[in-house]
Amino acid sequence: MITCTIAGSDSGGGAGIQADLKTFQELRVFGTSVITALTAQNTEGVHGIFPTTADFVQAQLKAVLQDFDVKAIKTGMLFSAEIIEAIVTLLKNTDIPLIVDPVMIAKGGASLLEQQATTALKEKLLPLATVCTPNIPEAEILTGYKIQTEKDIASAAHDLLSLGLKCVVIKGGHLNSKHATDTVFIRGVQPFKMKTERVDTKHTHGTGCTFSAAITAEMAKGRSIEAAIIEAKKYVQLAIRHPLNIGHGFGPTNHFAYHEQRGMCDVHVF
Ligand SMILES: Nc1ncnc2c1ncn2[C@@H]1O[C@H](COP(=O)(O)OP(=O)(O)O)[C@@H](O)[C@H]1O
Ligand SMILES: Cc1ncc(COP(=O)(O)O)c(N)n1
Repeated sequence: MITCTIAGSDSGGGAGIQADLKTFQELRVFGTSVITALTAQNTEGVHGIFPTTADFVQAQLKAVLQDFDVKAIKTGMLFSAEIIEAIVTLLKNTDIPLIVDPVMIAKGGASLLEQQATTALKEKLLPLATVCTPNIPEAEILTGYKIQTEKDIASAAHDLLSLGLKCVVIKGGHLNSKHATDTVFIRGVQPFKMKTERVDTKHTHGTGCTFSAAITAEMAKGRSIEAAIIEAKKYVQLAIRHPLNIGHGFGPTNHFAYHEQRGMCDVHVF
């Protein structure tokens, strides 16, 4: 099975293209990649960003799509409106499932999407997507209002689904609660929650990239959206629970853990 990630490179290896390809590999799918920007990054922060031109992003995606039978595509850091428009031009002619992780700001605070690109993300890319996986701050920017209650989460998901998506997962990693609970809204299906213990760790660099890459891998294998999302939650939970403890700052998750620690995962779906 072949997948493709359209994202930024993280020289520190914990997020972006590197997290996506590691996740694809661990979940036994072949990963191709389209690089939107280089970041000079480590566990202590983003030290520089060097974007790819929109034309060259398009050239990479064209090369991948012309040759490979890609079964699912994900996007991460897209950086600019021009890059979003370049990929939209190609993606609107395909019916490959598209998973959009609307990456905006790195956990360390660096901006990974120019402010004026939010409109292109929302109005041009999201209508082509099958699944979108915002965290709470991203969902707030996409909807334009504060999300504090269950009701806010439901209305944000409803507003995002109305753009034409099949599924929205509002991730709860940023909420201040004892559990890490994500809420899944799939068109035509009763919304459900996925709950795990919240791991008390600072090593959460790249959690969102890893989660959406795992959804992409599972969907490429032909699993239902629902099954793909639940498996992805297990993958990311294990990766967070068994940190590698590398780097001097906010370290990466452990992409090996899914195979090494398999028996020890509890995701409560309700
Ligand atoms: N400390 C944690 N313990 C357990 N799960 C977590 C923790 N932090 C995030 N997660 C989970 O990791 C996934 C990615 O979420 P999140 O960290 O919110 O993404 P992002 O990287 O986009 O901010 C979600 O399933 C979330 O519930
Ligand atoms: C290239 C790239 N893509 C995405 C993220 C987001 O990851 P996080 O939110 O964990 O910092 C990142 N830091 N770098």
